Amino acid sequence: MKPVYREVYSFDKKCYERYKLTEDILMEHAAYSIALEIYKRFPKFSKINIVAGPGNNGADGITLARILWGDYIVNLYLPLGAKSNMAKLQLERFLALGGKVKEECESGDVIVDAIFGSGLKRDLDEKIIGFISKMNKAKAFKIACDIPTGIDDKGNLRPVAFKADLTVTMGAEKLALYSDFAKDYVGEIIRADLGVSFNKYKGPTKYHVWERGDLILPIRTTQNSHKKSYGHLGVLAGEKVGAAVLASLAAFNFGCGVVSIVSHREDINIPYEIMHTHHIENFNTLAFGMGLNNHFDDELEDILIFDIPMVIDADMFYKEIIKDFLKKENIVLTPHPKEFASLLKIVGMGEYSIKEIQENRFDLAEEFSNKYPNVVLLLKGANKIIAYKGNLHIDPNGSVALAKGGSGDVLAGMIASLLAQGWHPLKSTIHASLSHSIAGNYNPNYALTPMKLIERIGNILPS
Ligand SMILES: NC(=O)C1=CN([C@@H]2O[C@H](COP(=O)(O)OP(=O)(O)OC[C@H]3O[C@@H](n4cnc5c(N)ncnc54)[C@H](OP(=O)(O)O)[C@@H]3O)[C@@H](O)[C@H]2O)[C@@H](O)CC1
Ligand SMILES: [K+]
Repeated sequence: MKPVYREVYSFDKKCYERYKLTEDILMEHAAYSIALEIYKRFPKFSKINIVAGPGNNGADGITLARILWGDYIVNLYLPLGAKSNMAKLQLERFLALGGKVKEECESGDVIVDAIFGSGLKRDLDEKIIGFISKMNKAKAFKIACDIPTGIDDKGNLRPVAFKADLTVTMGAEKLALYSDFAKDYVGEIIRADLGVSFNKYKGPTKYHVWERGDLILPIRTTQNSHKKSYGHLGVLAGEKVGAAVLASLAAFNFGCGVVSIVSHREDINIPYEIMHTHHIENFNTLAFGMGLNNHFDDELEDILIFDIPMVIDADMFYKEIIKDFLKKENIVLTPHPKEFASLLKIVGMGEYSIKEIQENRFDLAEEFSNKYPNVVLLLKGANKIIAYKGNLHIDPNGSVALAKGGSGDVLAGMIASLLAQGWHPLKSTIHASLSHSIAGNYNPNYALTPMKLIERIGNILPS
């Protein structure tokens, strides 16, 4: 798990005021970190194109040009000139070395985007959009300095962005790098330390990114146990029975001892390993909402009274009674953005379009979690956000292969499985999410089906 931050300005300030470093020292380290990546990956005299903006992101780029000058063929572009004091100073140094500023873009092996970083304030104008489009089309290895130009501090595009293969981010990783929009633009993310260790630089945070190496699987450690030692999950089946079947199979494959489908219907086909009942009883965990429609509407009041962990999904986010479930403990919600919009409306937190939800995912998940701190919220997306007690846990490990009907049912089943095995709701949600993401990295990425995904749950290797 690694910490990420909304902004790092306060940490830079700490470097100046408490550690007595200067802007010059921080910038030297920032630029040198990018230089190191180029030295590691490209032979001397490769052609390096650096596009630098007017502020200190540009100053990082100009500093990089000076460091590489002599070892590489360096082309520096300043489409908006050098305006900040540091940019002017760095340009003076570069020119003193014999460096020249180029006017016309040339092809190269590497292209470095140092146009805008944390200071991007408004939409890009036509000239910069044209520049970025050209840079994106270039057949070169693309490196973004701090953050790809065009991605703002919320992680939204303004309205285009540099498409990096590698982002070298300064001081600490920013939350914006993990937005759904940023996912296609950041490439590999590397943090640069700026003259002090990360431990001395960083501070506390509410935002955490979970990596593959953090994964904990429900490995069984006691031989002397039986099926009920691993819980009995009930999954409510409504109109679309397939959703409940997928959740049940996922839960069973992820270690739950017994899984039952509760349905009012007789005429449904249920896999051999899943039990079938008409009554909600003897379960230590419940999962419901997927494919439910109105099938259990008359029983939701009774379900409210059960004091067991519950995963609530899909159709439940359109029912007023959801408000009462939010007062309970051990509740995990798994909405996609449209369902989240409905949930927010029902609880009186505002009316949002899906676009607005996507543009404010972090803010809205955090606000919801502050209002309902005891509920675990998993907001689905390209990068899943898990909110609990006002903290955000981000799982960026998933891939587009998971963009298929049924993937969400599998995820709900996996979370319910860990709950049934006695795990804490937050731990269940984080590790089910990671497992789901890892199992969902499938090649070719168009061909993953929910049944293949369920099969792959059993092939995740413990780290
Ligand atoms: N702080 C530190 O210690 C360290 C900082 N470091 C580096 O500094 C970066 C932050 O630098 P920064 O604050 O100067 O912001 P930056 O991203 O260069 O942009 C500001 C310039 O862009 C302009 N501008 C903005 N939006 C625009 C638009 N849409 N269209 C056109 N123009 C626009 C804006 O103009 P203005 O709004 O003032 O008119 C201003 O001129 C940070 O990302 C990191 O790389 C590292 O070296 C480590 C140490
Ligand atoms: K940049």
